[in-house]
Amino acid sequence: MEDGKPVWAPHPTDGFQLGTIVDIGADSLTIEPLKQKGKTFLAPVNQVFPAEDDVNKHVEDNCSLMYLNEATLLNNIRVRYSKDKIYTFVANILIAVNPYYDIPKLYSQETIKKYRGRSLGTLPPHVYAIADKAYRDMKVLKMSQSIIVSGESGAGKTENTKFVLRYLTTSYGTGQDIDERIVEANPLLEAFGNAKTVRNNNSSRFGKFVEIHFNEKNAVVGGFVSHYLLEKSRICRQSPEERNYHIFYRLCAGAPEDIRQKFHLSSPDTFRYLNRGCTRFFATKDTDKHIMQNRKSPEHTKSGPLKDPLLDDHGDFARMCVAMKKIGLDDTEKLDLFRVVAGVLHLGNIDFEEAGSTSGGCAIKNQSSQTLEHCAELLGLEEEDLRVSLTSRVMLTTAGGAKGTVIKVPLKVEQANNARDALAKAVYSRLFDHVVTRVNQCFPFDSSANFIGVLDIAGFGQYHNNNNNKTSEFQGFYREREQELYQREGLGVNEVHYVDNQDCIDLVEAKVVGILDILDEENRLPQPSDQHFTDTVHNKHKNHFRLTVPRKSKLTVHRNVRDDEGFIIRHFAGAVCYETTKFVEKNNDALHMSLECLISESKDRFVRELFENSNNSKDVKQKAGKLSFISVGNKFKLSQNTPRLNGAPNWLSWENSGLI
Ligand SMILES: Nc1ncnc2c1ncn2[C@@H]1O[C@H](COP(=O)(O)OP(=O)(O)OP(=O)(O)O)[C@@H](O)[C@H]1O
Repeated sequence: MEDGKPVWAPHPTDGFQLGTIVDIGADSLTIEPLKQKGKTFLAPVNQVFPAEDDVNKHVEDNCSLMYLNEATLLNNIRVRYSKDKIYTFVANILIAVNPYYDIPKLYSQETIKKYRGRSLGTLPPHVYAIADKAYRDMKVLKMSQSIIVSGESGAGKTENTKFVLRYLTTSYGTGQDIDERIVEANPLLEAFGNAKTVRNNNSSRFGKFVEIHFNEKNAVVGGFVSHYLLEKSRICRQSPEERNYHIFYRLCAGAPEDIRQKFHLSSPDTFRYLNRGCTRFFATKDTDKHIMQNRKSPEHTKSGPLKDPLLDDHGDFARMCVAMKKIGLDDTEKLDLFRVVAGVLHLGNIDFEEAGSTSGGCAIKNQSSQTLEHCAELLGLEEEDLRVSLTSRVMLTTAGGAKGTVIKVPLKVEQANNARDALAKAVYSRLFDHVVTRVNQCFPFDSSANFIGVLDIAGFGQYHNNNNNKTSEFQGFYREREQELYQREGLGVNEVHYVDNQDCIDLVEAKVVGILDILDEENRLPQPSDQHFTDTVHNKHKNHFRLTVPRKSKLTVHRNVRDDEGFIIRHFAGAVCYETTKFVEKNNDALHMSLECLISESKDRFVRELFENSNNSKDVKQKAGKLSFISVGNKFKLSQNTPRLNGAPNWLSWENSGLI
């Protein structure tokens, strides 16, 4: 840093501010802000960075900055963003900032044509440039390619994934409607897998890996979508400003009157699975008039519709029906889907009360008998069977006494509530699997030479806290590639040593002693509890470097957490205190055997088929009596392996404009 030259120094709200160094101390610098002459402040040496000569000038690739540091990188992106240049390269990585409005011509057909076949860096940074690079690499290297899209919720991952798909299918399609179908499938996936959250009105609540397949001549032949980790807790409960999956509201707002009556639909406030969240529909002033008054919740009537330029529940219902038709779903299948969605809504309205008998069990409230009838009818179940299966569970004694005797254990109100919610989650997630399967059948292909995969890592931001494994996998992979590149280019960059956090991953994932397995074991106990689980974790890992008790935290707020209420894990990036309240409950997606048998043997073919080929239904009878336990933790472990990342990944990182 040269004398008198401007530097970037920390700013409490803006991140960095320009100033000059007026004095140099042992480990801090005295800075005079350019905008507040005379008002000096101290800044740690390692947080002050040299600034470019002209801070208003911007470059298309951050690597072209004279000084590349955190502050100049952010400033470059900010300056570009203010000029509607939302994309910036960092070598072959693309950073994007969400503009939250349509930038004219940014994604037009002319722009698509412009990027076709052009090398990275010859045209301004764009998502199309990354898509084309992946295509050209696939062609030249004869190897499948992957584009990794990461960023926090609302950053623009889904939108840009769609731009990549559209670019590839438009530029390298065969002109058949397969290209269109791949894009058409999105509204259907979004209806069942997207929801309004506080951060994003159209948040994807599942991760996806979309493959566009190409033939020997490198033309698009088909597509394939893999999904993983649908957020299931949302099916039963949402926070006050959030909503359940769009399909529930679209059905309530837009279904024709005959369907509404057939499926006994009403306004969102009348359903437990909707009324603890926001019950308003998305609509404009005009489209709101198309929604009948008896379909609107009091909240909607009072506060008016939710506004979003891209969402409109009434109109989206109609658009979704068109999309279903286009991708080959007939009316019967469409109604099947709607019927099961309605069945889930009615299931949620079943209430339980203590039975008042000595058994300690519960019964379905009288007021719920109509709901029970509707639910049974919609899901193809016998009303009485549903009643019994929701309020008791069948077990097989395995120890002492007559081994092998089947006994019926009455459920307490709380347990019956959990059983009902587990059934709802199982039915809806199977329905979602079915939607994805059907979507995949719409763009079939006999054979493919290679594919370009786009991995949309939903909620990647959060993985820093709770998914070391995925983060470390990506970081390790990426770091290796970068170092290879530096070596190839002959750059004298020192090798960056990478801290291996395998011990941390093992602490969470190891068989038997890992935290997830301990939690599963807790769920299998007759009386599982969060406290007992937490104690077990501490006991099993007493001297583990990565694990400690909350009272040893540096933060007062964590020190107040009791030892049996949480644990601290020292992650690579820092220590995180995990409070374990409700861990046991949240880990439990278990469908007890009676319910699983009941739903797998539904009279309704569609419902029955949803549960066919399930790992659990196959051996449900062999597992007689044992609680058929499906843990969230285990699913999480399994689904991390789902995407197949091939070839060199092309990396896109989306930033929410709020961050910059
Ligand atoms: N390039 C863009 N141009 C215009 N608007 C955009 C763009 N990218 C995103 N948006 C707007 O931001 C909203 C949120 O983007 P998007 O749904 O793609 O975020 P996301 O990162 O996929 O979030 P989540 O992880 O919650 O699904 C979009 O609905 C759209 O309104």
